[in-house]
This record gives sequence, C-alpha cells and structure tokens, in this order.
Amino acid sequence: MLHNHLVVFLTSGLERPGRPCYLCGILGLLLHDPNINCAPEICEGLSLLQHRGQDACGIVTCGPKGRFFQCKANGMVRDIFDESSIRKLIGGMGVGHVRYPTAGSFNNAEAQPFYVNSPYGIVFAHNGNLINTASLLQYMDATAHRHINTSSDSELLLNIFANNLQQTGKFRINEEDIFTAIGGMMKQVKGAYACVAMLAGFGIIAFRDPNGIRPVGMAVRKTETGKDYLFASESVVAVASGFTEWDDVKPGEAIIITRTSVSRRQVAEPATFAPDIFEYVYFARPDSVLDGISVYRSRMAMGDMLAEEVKRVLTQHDISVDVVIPGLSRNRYVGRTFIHARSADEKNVRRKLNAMALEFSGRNVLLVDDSIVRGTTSKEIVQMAKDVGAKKVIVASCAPPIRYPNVYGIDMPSRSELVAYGRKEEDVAEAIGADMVIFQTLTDLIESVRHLNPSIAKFDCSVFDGDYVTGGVDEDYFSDLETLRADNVRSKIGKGGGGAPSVNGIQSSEGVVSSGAMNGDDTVGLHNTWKR
Ligand SMILES: O=P(O)(O)OC[C@H]1O[C@H](OP(=O)(O)OP(=O)(O)O)[C@H](O)[C@@H]1O
Ligand SMILES: NC(=O)CC[C@H](N)C(=O)O
Ligand SMILES: [Mg+2]
Repeated sequence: MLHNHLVVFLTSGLERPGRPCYLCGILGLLLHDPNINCAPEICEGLSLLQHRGQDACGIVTCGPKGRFFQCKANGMVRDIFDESSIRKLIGGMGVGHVRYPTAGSFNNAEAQPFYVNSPYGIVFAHNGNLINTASLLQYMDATAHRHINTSSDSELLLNIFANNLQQTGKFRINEEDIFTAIGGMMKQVKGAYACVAMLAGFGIIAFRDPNGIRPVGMAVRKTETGKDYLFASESVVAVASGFTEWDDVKPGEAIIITRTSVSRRQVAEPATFAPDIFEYVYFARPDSVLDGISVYRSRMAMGDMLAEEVKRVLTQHDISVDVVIPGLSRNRYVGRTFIHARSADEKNVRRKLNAMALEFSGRNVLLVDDSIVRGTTSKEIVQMAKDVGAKKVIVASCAPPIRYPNVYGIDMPSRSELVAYGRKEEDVAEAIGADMVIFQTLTDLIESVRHLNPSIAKFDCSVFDGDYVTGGVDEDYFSDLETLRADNVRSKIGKGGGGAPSVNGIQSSEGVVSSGAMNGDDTVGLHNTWKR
C-alpha cells in the first residue's frame, strides 16, 4: 500500500510539461532546403527546453551569403519571440539557447548564442560550466590576444574554439580542420560543456565534453528533397518535431553537419563517461531519453527504491504512516518568480501548494519530494501539514542529501545554504521542522538509473558525494563561485526582480550586431535596446 502510494506520488509530477530549474538548453537545426526558414521550429524547440533555463533565450540563423540574423535577450521564449521577430530570422540553419547562468551574470549581454566574426564567423551555444576559467582568461589575454567582453564562461569557450580554428590557418576550412580545432580546445578546457556551434555558410556542429556530463543528441527527419538534422539537449525536441533516430553525442565526440554530409569523430582522449545523475532526478523532462535511459522509467524506479527504504526505516523505528501525499494541491498557473530571497521563496511555496486539512488532520503524514536543496520547500510543506493538524510529519526525499555545490552547469546554492551541508539526517529533520527525514541512498539512486543502461559505469554524483569527475576543483574555485552567486543574487534582488522579465523582443537587421529590450538591467554591454 505504502509502496503504491509512493510510486503514485513520485510520478504525479510526470505529466507536467517541464519543471522550473536552473540550467541551460541548446539546439541546432539544419534544414535540407535553405529556402525554408528554420527559426519557427527552433523557437518551438526552445519552448520544449524552457524547463532547462528561464533567464534568457536566443536564436541565431544563417541566411543567404552566410549572413547571420540574431534575436536574444533576458526573458522566456514566449516573451522574447513573436511572429515579427521570428519572421526576420532568415535562413535554413540556426542555433538556439535557453539560459540560466552558472557563471557570469544575469546581464542581457550574456544571453546566448554568442558570436565572433573571426575566423569564418562562428555562432555558439553552451550548456555547462568551465572550472579553469581563470587560467583560460589569462591565456586569452596574454597569448591569444582575444577580447572577452562579458564574464560568461561560454563567451570564453567560444573564443578558445575560435582561437583553435584560427590556428589551422586555412583560407577555406574543412571538417578535418574543425575536428582538429575541437580536439585542441578539449585539451585546454576543464569542466562540463555540451555545445552547438554554427559556421557561417558551412554547417552546424555539436560536441560534448570528454566526461559527457551534460546531454546533447542528434536526430534526422526525411523530407521529400533530402534530410533535415537536429541537435538538442533532450530527445523530447526531436520527438515533438517529427525527427527520428535519436543518437546521443558521445563523450569527447564532435559531429559536423553540412547540407551534403554528416561527419563524426572522437576528438578527445578517452575519459570516464559520467553523465550528471541530477538530470534524471530533477532536470530533464520525463518524456526524454538521455544516454539510452528513459527519464520517466528512472523516476519510476527511484520511487520503487525509495518506497523500500521508507518501509525499512519506518519498521525500524516502529512508526506507522496513515497518509502519503498527494494531499497537497498544486496551482499549475504559478510560475517561477526569479527571486532568491528566502522569505519570497517561502511565500512562493504556499502560492504553489496547498494542504488539504481533510487528508492531514490527526494523522501521521509522509510527504515525498524529489530533492531537498535549501530545505525551503520541505520546511514550508511540513509547516503547512502541521498547520492543518497533522500528528507526525515525515519527509522522504528521492535524492540523497545534497552536501556539495554543483560546478558543472547547475545553479546550486552555495554550501552554507544547502540544508544538508554539515548536518546529519536528524539535524536536517530538525531544520525543516519534520519528525523524521528519510533520504534515498546514493547506491539505490545510482542503481535506479543505471539498470536502464548498464553500459554506463559511472554517473557524476558530485552534489551528493563531493567527487568531481573532472578533478581540478579546488577551494579557491568554490569560494569564487560562492562570491559570484552572492553578487548575482544581490544584484537581482536590488533590481526588484520578481516575475519573469518583461522583454519586448529583439532582432538584428543586417549582420550580427545585437539589439535588445531590457528588463531593468542597467549594464548594456554589447547588447542594445530595440523597440518594436
Ligand atoms: O529545498 P529547496 O531549496 O526548496 O529545493 C527543493 C525543491 O526545489 C524543486 O522544486 P521547485 O519548486 O523548484 O519546482 P517543481 O515545482 O517543479 O518541483 C524540487 O522539486 C524541490 O521541491
Ligand atoms: N546553466 C548553464 O549551462 C549556463 C551556461 C554558462 N555557464 C552560462 O552561465 O551562461
Ligand atoms: Mg519541487
């Protein structure tokens, strides 16, 4: 009975079209017919990836004479793009991005895709986070003499790529040169990066870091005249747009697609393949299949395993549970508010979820959630259950305690904000006001994902165990990350940033000089305001 309830609860979020969280989504599209504009489809695809990042979004297309057309700014896909801006994005190939920053700031100028004119004209979209930015910046400055205009690690990564391409010294580039350049770049950078790039008048390119931490895959669609190609963070985009043969980009692999050819090559030395397990716990859409693993099925398995653990712990403590939620009713029409202030988040939980007195009153309640990060949500729902008369409140978490920061592209609070940081499980229960908290074990979590594709030997579980698969993450880096995060939170709150930014939309006319409407951000950088 308990077992069934748990499974029902954990899957109750599965029909949701996406989850508010903090990451990035990337997309590339090449239509066989260059006379058909790809922007409407990229826009559709980005809206399917919106759950991966809600801070900024953008599309760059490549039209006749290899000319780029750009529209990007802070805001959600529905805010930035409308019929008029989409119509002006000309060309049959393009790149799209949805962003939540993990490096740099919330500045409009850091919205992606990024562009550099030399060599050849490159457009670039990145999901992930680099951990050796300090030395790379030094190299850019002292050796490569390339200017980086923002604090975004993605702009830096693009320039490292561009510098490697430059070194091939060719008048006209070919696939061999591109593979060589990406291989060179992979030797220089450390961290997580799933990327989609576009070379003016040439084609689109996808590559993934040697550990394959963040996802990206490819799919094909046959048309009457030839084949269209798609790159996307998640397979859900392919399925929704009639693409088939989804194929994950391999760790350390690069794929180049032109109108006439598809070339793929392992460009990095072999390394441990370790996709981020948090994609399965929380981030990815349940209807996606990442690295051969159905997110939906992995979540079902997590529910099964957690149910067993809960039964074991409750029996051990001789506690019985009368009701397992769903007993909270969710308001589906409340979006993210982009406010990180504790009090505001608390209020948001109450706007989103409401406890039903009938289910809770006088009973021992088991509340189940996918994860406990800062403890804001669980603390509030425990209090809500108690307010309507629950006797004992036990919280079960589908993820193990999160005790370490994420350095690979997920915006996680700094260590001191993590409720499980430096706390034993009993202390976490006390901090969130629960009578007991039961976490999924890491072994069970790994098993519930891994059994769906046993060929994956390891997952990045660093937020749970502090083991960073790339190595090279030192104390200085954590401190810098925490300072940056605190600055970003301060500047966002300082701007009174609640509610999705209201942005009017942007477009460039000719060339790639961006123009954009602002959401009150006072730093313009290379991003200009465009009024419709
Ligand atoms: O301990 P916390 O800091 O509160 O973080 C944990 C919560 O954050 C996520 O929910 P979120 O409200 O972001 O989105 P959801 O409604 O899609 O679950 C997650 O599902 C947990 O409920
Ligand atoms: N979440 C992400 O993947 C962010 C990408 C990049 N690090 C940025 O901050 O823009
Ligand atoms: Mg939640």
